[in-house]
Formats: sequence, structure tokens, C-alpha cells
Amino acid sequence: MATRLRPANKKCTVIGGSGFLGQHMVEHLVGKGYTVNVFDIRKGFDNNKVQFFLGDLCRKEDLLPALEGVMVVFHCASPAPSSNNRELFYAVNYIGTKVVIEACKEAGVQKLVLTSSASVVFEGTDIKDGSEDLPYAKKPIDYYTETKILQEKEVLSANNPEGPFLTVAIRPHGIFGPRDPQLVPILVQAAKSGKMKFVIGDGKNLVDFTYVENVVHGHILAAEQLQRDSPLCGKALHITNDEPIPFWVFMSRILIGLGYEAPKYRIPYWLAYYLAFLLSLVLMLLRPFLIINPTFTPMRVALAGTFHYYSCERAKKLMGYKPPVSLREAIEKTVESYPHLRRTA
Ligand SMILES: NC(=O)C1=CN([C@@H]2O[C@H](COP(=O)(O)OP(=O)(O)OC[C@H]3O[C@@H](n4cnc5c(N)ncnc54)[C@H](O)[C@@H]3O)[C@@H](O)[C@H]2O)C=CC1
Ligand SMILES: CC(C)CCC[C@@H](C)[C@H]1CC[C@H]2C3=C(CC[C@]12C)[C@@]1(C)CCC(=O)C[C@@H]1CC3
Repeated sequence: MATRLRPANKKCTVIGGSGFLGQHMVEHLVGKGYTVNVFDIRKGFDNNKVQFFLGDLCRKEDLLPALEGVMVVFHCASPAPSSNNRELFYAVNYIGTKVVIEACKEAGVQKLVLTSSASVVFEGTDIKDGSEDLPYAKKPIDYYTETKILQEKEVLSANNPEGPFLTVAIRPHGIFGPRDPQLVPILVQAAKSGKMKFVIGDGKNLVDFTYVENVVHGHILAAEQLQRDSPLCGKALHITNDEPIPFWVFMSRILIGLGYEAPKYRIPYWLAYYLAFLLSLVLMLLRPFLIINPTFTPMRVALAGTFHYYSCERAKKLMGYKPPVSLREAIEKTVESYPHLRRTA
């Protein structure tokens, strides 16, 4: 196994460090004795142990000051997946990532760890224990995923041990945990407005949900073990909780934990998908007059009604990954962290 980073090499930058995953990354890195720079378009929190650099990753001149003397860059910035802004996804995830690579090389950064997504291979049909060797989706489920594919390809092909500039992509799936602005808040909002009554499909489809601290652990392991001649160089690695769970069991545990009822009726998958598709067409036609962001989108129905879980054998074998937090503990910690979303009478 490769040697760990020496203290002198422990200066890093977290691009997207104000976001959900980014903030957890920063806390763990500081706890492990790293000197941490945060680069983001917004300041998401206060911490006098880290240095903030505010700017747009699409601008090299904004990035360069945040990369001075830095050995490792973690790139976990992206526009929110629920956004409809195609131009923004392309500009930030694809063009912006090329700028990140250029800036890293210019600043002498030696390692780039990208937060990719396991969804880069998902086309809306079942994936069971999928490995990293599955081909990229030819028809990605949305534009966010299309640009995550372009981004990952850029980062992995930039790997150049001679540089040395070493790259690796971490592919988590369904990240959840304290302070997540997406999964639990959207679920609770849907429950509050009476929309969480139906299980889509037969409820048996297994999905990976990954606790944020396990995702952080996977990133830090990869950074520390990314060395010239390491088998991690230029590779993508799934990082999951390694405990796939039926989608609706997971959702029900969160809902019940927060005092809401679990969905109890069934709707066939194809019916839910076509209803969501029809709704999205109607809302598209209405867009010049009225903007509504629906809870049920074809993409969410596909995520809720199909099997999609991934093998993390490669991460186990190549870097000794083992999720530190079990799913049971992760759900408990998550539920406890949202007292403000708990049902009141
Ligand atoms: N949340 C999830 O379930 C999953 C997320 N991912 C990936 O993990 C990464 C982190 O996601 P989250 O923390 O959930 O998202 P987030 O939205 O909480 O954080 C993203 C951060 O990127 C920043 N950002 C966006 N555009 C920027 C720009 N042009 N310049 C500088 N900073 C910019 C935002 O201000 C935000 O702080 C993303 O790359 C996402 O694609 C992958 C798999 C699953
Ligand atoms: C209303 C319900 C049908 C579902 C509510 C929960 C959803 C908001 C989440 C369930 C699976 C999640 C997920 C993502 C976002 C939030 C969910 C759709 C991602 C799309 C986030 C970005 C990725 O890279 C992939 C994720 C897959 C799972």
C-alpha cells in the first residue's frame, strides 16, 4: 500500500467547499491536520481555521490565488442537479473543470480528486452491483449527468504521472446526512404537501444511499494514496455505503424517523413515469407564463423505481475502503440532525 501524505504535503483546496459535501470535507480535513483553502462562489460558513477564496471556478484568475503552495485539490463544485439551466451546467461542469485542470497545472498542484457521480452510467434502467467498467450512459437521465460525464472524462484523461499531475474520480451515489439541502428537505416537503402516498413500482428495487462522512473518507483515502505508479491514477471509483437498500424502505425510515407516515399505496412504475413525463411537457408549454418546479420529475421517478446500486470492490481492493458509518447509524444521525423538519402535531 502507498505511503501516506507527509505533513508538509498537507495543504489542500476544496473547490465547492461551501456546499453540503464540501463543508463536511473541510471539517474532516481540518480535523486530520490539513491546511485548508476553500474556493467557492459563496461563503457558506465561518471557520477561522480555513482560508476562504471567493470566485468563479470558470475564471482561472479567480482560482490561482487559492492554489498557491497547494498539493491536493478536491473539486466538488457543481450547480444544483435540480437546476434547469443547461448553459450553466455546461459552463461550470465541463468548461469550468477544464479551467480547474489548467489552473492546477499552472500552480504546480500534483493531485486532483474529482467528485463525480455513479449516475454517469445510469440510463434509467436497472443496474445491479454495477462496476466502474460499465460504459458511460449514451442517454444520460438529465443534462446535469451529461455534463458530469464530460467532466469526469476530462479529469481522468488529464492524469499524467510524468507531470506529475495525478487524477482520480470518486463516484458516490445518493449522498445524505446532516445539512443536506436536497434529499431530506425535498422528501419532507413532499410529505407535508400530501404527495408521499405512493410507492412507485413494487418497492423491491435496491438503491445505494451513501452517508456523507463515508463519501468524505473515500475522497481523503484516494488523495492520500494517489501516488505515481498507484493503480488509482486516472481511475474512477465507486464510493457507497456498500449496503444497498430498497428505495422506499430508505425513504420510509427517514419519514417515520421525522414523524411522517410512510407511503402505503402502490402505483405501477410505467404509469408514474408517464404521468411525470406528461406533467413536465405541460409545465414546459406553460413556462413562458408560469414557472413551476415539480416534485415528481421523470428523472426522480426513474431514480425511485429502478434498481441502481454499485459495487465498491475497486475502492476496497485498491485503497482499502470500508465505509466507517453503517446505514442504520447514518439514518439515525441524519434524522437527529433535522429537528426543524420534524412533524409537529
Ligand atoms: N448530493 C448528491 O447526492 C450527489 C452529489 N454528487 C456530486 O458531489 C458534489 C457536491 O455536491 P453537493 O455538496 O451535494 O452540492 P452543493 O450544491 O451543496 O455544493 C456545490 C457547491 O459548489 C459551488 N459552486 C457552484 N458553482 C460554482 C462555481 N462556478 N464556482 C465556484 N463554486 C461553485 C456552490 O456554491 C456550492 O457551494 C457535486 O460535484 C455533485 O455533482 C455526486 C453524487 C451524488
Ligand atoms: C419525491 C420523491 C419521489 C423523492 C425525493 C428524494 C429525491 C429528492 C432524492 C432521491 C434520490 C436522490 C438522488 C439525487 C438527488 C436527490 C434524489 C433525487 C442525485 C440526482 C443527486 C446528484 C447525483 O449525482 C445523483 C443523485 C442520485 C440520487
